[in-house]
Amino acid sequence: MNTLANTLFGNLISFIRRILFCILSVGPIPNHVAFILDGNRRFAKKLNLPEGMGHRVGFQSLISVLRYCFDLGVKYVSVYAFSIDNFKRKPEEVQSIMDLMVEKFNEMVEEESIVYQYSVRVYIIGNLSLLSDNVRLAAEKVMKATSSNNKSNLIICLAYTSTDEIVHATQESCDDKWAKIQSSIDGEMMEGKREGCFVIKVADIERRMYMGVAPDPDILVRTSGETRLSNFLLWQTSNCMLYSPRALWPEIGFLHIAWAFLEFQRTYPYLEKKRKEL
Ligand SMILES: CC(C)=CCC/C(C)=C/CC/C(C)=C/COP(=O)(O)OP(=O)(O)O
Repeated sequence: MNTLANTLFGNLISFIRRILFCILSVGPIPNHVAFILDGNRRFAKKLNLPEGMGHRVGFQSLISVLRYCFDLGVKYVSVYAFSIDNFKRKPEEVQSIMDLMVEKFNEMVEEESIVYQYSVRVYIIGNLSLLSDNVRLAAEKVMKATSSNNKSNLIICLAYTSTDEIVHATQESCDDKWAKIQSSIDGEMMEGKREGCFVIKVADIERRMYMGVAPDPDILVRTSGETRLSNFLLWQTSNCMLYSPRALWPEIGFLHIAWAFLEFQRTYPYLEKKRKEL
């Protein structure tokens, strides 16, 4: 009897999901959805699981969310997987998350993984010099292996903070301008040089952002009811819709994604108008 009830319930859920999927497919689909994966440790605590299990279940949720987004036609998904501030956590916890990253990056290069099912190009961005060699090598391997995938993109922000990204891009812009000044035959004639200093434009910095691989996000989802940005994509989110469900990251499901997309579709005409006014 219980099995029959479970099957009926399962069928009902997948029927509702299919209807929602059809409704959502009629409206505009966001090009880029960004996620702050918040609440993994709280989830483990809530279910009396070892702390590291929260992040493991969190990774499974990420795979489901990627499927929902790519099935709906989203081209770019980015995730805040580990911030520079997260390095201040207990060494055992940092190690456990880094081990999980290496394990999952290695799984991603296997043929049956989601990145081949959906032809996903994976970018791992951030201050990668802060990572240990094995994590950096695993990250480089997955980026290289997926570099010719061309249907969708997954941007994993690792050892990332927005302020670090902006400082890095500004520094690179200055270094490039300075190198050009030094190599120009007549420095006075160089474009952008003005009375002993040089001019940096917004476009110079944007070009050198780690996030330069993706357009600005349309939706930013932060789970666990928090509405802070915590130093994630500060430069890129001025015209982005923020959605903050109360669910912890490992609890996120299709209904949360559907709700975020419906809300995006409701505000889309206004967002488009705002973008054109810029
Ligand atoms: C390969 C890949 C992309 C793996 C992702 C794995 C994953 C779910 C990483 C999240 C890491 C993290 C520090 C999340 C914040 O939740 P928290 O740990 O701070 O939890 P809390 O908010 O309950 O304290």
